[in-house]
Amino acid sequence: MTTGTTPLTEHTDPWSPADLEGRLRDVARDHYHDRHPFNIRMHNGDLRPGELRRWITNRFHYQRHIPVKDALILAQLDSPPLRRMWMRRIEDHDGRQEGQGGIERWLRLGEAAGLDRGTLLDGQGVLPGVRLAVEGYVNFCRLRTPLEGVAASLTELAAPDIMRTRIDAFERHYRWIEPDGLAYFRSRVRQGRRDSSEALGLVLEWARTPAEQERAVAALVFKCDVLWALLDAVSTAGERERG
Ligand SMILES: O=C(O)c1cc(C(=O)O)c2c(n1)C(=O)C(=O)c1cc(C(=O)O)[nH]c1-2
Repeated sequence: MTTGTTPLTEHTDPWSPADLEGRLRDVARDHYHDRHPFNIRMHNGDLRPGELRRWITNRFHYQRHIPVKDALILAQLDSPPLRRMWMRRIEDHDGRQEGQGGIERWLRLGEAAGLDRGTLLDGQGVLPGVRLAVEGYVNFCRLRTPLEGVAASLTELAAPDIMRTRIDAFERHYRWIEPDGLAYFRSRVRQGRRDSSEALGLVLEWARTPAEQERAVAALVFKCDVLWALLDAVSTAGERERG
């Protein structure tokens, strides 16, 4: 599903905001990691406990870097309302104090699946391909324009649906995971909807020229590739183990 590179074939007249939105939504549908074979196996209940634990461990590496990439985007935003909007994302993940926030909820998901919090925090078991994918995303937000960083976050247009599918799958097929552990996914349904609608508004406002519009679409394809590469690494490790 992933295309690797997207040639920038600049169109000459700018797309209307509705056209641009349609293109972004097409990318978020057609390239999203809900179509990755690993996620399909997860949703069908086909993952063994060790595979699910490996996914939780490696996705934790992604989760803990989300506020880092958001801080890099924040540093490039030039007005108080924009910075306030983006700061809330960091707070969603880090919480306002110890024991709160998305990272803490992900640690509790790990514990509900039998993983040790200290091991997750140490980064043991994070695969090389996952490190590279996450570093790629962080550096993208460090080096590219705010438009591209914000557009890359638009995978979240598709995230609320995958969260609901995942909650159903966990409740049905993976009952050995304590139900309280699913709090992270539940909180992301609402947060993902709000984040993606705010980010979409910014991208439609900022991407006015054909070059900007194509860069926004390419940023979203890149981000889909990040999520895809992460799952490639996790599923290859499982295949190696099966022999
Ligand atoms: O579990 C998922 O499938 C999934 C996907 C995505 C995404 O689409 O980027 C995010 C999340 N989860 C997530 O939990 C999250 O906090 C998040 C932040 C972002 C982002 O790029 O700003 N994506 C995602």
